[in-house]
Amino acid sequence: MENNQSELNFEKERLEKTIMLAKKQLNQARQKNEENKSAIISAKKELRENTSHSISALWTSDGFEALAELSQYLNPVTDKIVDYEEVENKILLLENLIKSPYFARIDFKFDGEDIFEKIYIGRSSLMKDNSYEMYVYDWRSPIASVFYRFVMGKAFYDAPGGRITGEVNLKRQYEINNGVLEYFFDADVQIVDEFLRKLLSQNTSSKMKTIVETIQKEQDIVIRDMENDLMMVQGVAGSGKTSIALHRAAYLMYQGLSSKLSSNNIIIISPNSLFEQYISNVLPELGEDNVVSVVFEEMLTTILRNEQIQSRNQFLENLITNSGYHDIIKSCIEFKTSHQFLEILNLFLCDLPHRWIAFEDVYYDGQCIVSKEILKEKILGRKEVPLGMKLKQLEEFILELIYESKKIRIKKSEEFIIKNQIQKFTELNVLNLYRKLISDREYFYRLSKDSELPDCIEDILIFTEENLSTSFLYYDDAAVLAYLYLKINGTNYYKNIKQVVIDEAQDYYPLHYEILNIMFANSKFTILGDINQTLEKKEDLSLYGQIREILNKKKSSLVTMDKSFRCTNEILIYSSKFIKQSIEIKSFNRKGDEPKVFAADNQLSLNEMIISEIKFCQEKGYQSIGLICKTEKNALSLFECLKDRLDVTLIKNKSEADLQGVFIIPVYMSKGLEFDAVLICDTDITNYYSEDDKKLLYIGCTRALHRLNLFSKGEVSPLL
Ligand SMILES: Nc1ncnc2c1ncn2[C@@H]1O[C@H](COP(=O)(O)OP(=O)(O)OP(=O)(O)O)[C@@H](O)[C@H]1O
Repeated sequence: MENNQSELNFEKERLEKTIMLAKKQLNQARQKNEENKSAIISAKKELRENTSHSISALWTSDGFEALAELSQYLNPVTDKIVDYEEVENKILLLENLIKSPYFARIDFKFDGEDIFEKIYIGRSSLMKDNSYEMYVYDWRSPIASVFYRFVMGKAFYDAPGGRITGEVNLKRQYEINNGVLEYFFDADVQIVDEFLRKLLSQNTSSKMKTIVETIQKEQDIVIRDMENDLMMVQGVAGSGKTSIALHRAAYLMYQGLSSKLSSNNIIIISPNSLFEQYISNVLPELGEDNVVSVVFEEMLTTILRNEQIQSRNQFLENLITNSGYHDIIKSCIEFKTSHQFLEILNLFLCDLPHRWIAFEDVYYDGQCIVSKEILKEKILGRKEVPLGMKLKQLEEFILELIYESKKIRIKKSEEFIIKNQIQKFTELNVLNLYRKLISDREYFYRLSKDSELPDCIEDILIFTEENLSTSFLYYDDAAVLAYLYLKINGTNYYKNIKQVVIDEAQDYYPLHYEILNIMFANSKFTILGDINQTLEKKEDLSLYGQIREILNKKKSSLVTMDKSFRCTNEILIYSSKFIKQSIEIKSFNRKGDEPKVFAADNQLSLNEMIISEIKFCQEKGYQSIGLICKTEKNALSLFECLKDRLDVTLIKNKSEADLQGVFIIPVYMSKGLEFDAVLICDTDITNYYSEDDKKLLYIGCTRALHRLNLFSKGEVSPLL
């Protein structure tokens, strides 16, 4: 792009000045940390020399004094280490800043002033220490939002002190690599679109990329939202939901001094561990620590410590491959995670002290210390305290009563015997209680007399009873059990979490949201999903209404996004035929080849077709090529066919991989991921025929950035 020579000179000079300042600050920071290092070494030495006595005295009767003495020496060391780490972080930011200090500039005139100020925007800020002159503004700073939200003319941004209004008369974007200004251009809408199109035409990388340079207005609105306790996004495949989730996390760690969060205040609930690896680079690239990321089942495992739990991937594989049990598995998950069943569970929980806890009179030394009626009464009071906690307190209460009546301290061995006697009714086995609810039919139907039950309820109960008799907890039962457990015992996990980010929201059921609501009762939520990307259930926009009702937050908002950034136009149009046409998906009009369906007569010729397509993609320079199959079983058999002919990796449950190369992956594991080229490898009629299969095809096809083709052996699926 041609630039006016004087402008070019100005920008070069400005870049030079910025880099000089950053280098100066870098040198100062390095020097400071050299000093910090020596201070830490000498403080440690002092600690060793002056506290050896205190350490050995810690276990003696002077322990407390020793501890006080020790902490007197320990605190300065820890302070210095914190200081050192802060400066290290600054060094890292400055090193990156020197390579590419900023990517945009806006010229902004504040209302009531005469001159336009040049605001340079980068990944982190740079300020001249003595004059407070901002050389670079962090992309998360309030004024930077003008770059993302406005074109030329009147504009505003919201600062901590209120709304600031003004005018923009220049928007400029830069490409700066290794401190060299490659080019810049003044952006109008058309040019920006062209720039983004070029960017999106590039190959995907093994890890998800940051998008700070091209965040779109509607994405920016979600990223910076601080108004809502519950922010929901319904976005089509490739609309940037995961990108938004991560950039929002970075924003929350920057925003406002008082409300600023640290990385351990935010948790991301992600669909699987492969996805977790895929997104793991974004926050560090944005200069922030990674936040805690968990897969939902990991949370269930934390709650139900001793149980072996079926993972969602195992559940899906079982559902898809086990045709004999397909319908009952589906009915079970639908019913047991529904609002109707939740009501039954809640009635059951209320009924526990009345019917399922066998209170007994407690005797000591031949004398009745407390009657079962009194014990029950104590448990029925204080409704706000979880039952499990009240039962624990009951143990203490009984022991106290014994001390009071006997006026003597009882021996440990006697206490043990009494506790054993009490614990027969104070320790609840939640799994057994759940088994009883399901197996006592008369009781179950009595509890559910006001609920709408599915026609196949008897089959559901029989199937559940069988499953609960094994030592393995199925996916649906694990959620039920976790809910009961949390309601009975309360929770202490994840206490420091203030923001919960849930990606792939459509994969969770109402009961899952109930669990999340208990686990993160005081947190805010950002929830992103796509109702078209469900695997085993039907969803519509009412999903978000249900979430809103369950989480019951003061302020909530639902934003929809219909523009896909991932796929070419042709891939998007092809993929759209698998979903309801009422949803219009917009693309960036990026051009590519039309997807084609290749049909082979037998396995050998199918293998040849797939291999030749892979070779073609490799020759075109595509670095990540995804071979998507319906199931892990199909993926494994394709892997067996190809493994001696190509360098290919099979992705299974819990696999770890950098997504560069050729991969065979079951479709349900490809969620959230993307590949330069996708081959859907088993699109024959035996694999894809139902409404659910359409959604699998939609998910598989929309993983492709540049090229998509479909392959089948024998009769081609009628869905294509
Ligand atoms: N504003 C943007 N600028 C540049 N690239 C973007 C932008 N938004 C999204 N992308 C790119 O589009 C692709 C899809 O983004 P992302 O994975 O966040 O979408 P998603 O909505 O989570 O997709 P899916 O639901 O299909 O998993 C990624 O390659 C991402 O880098």
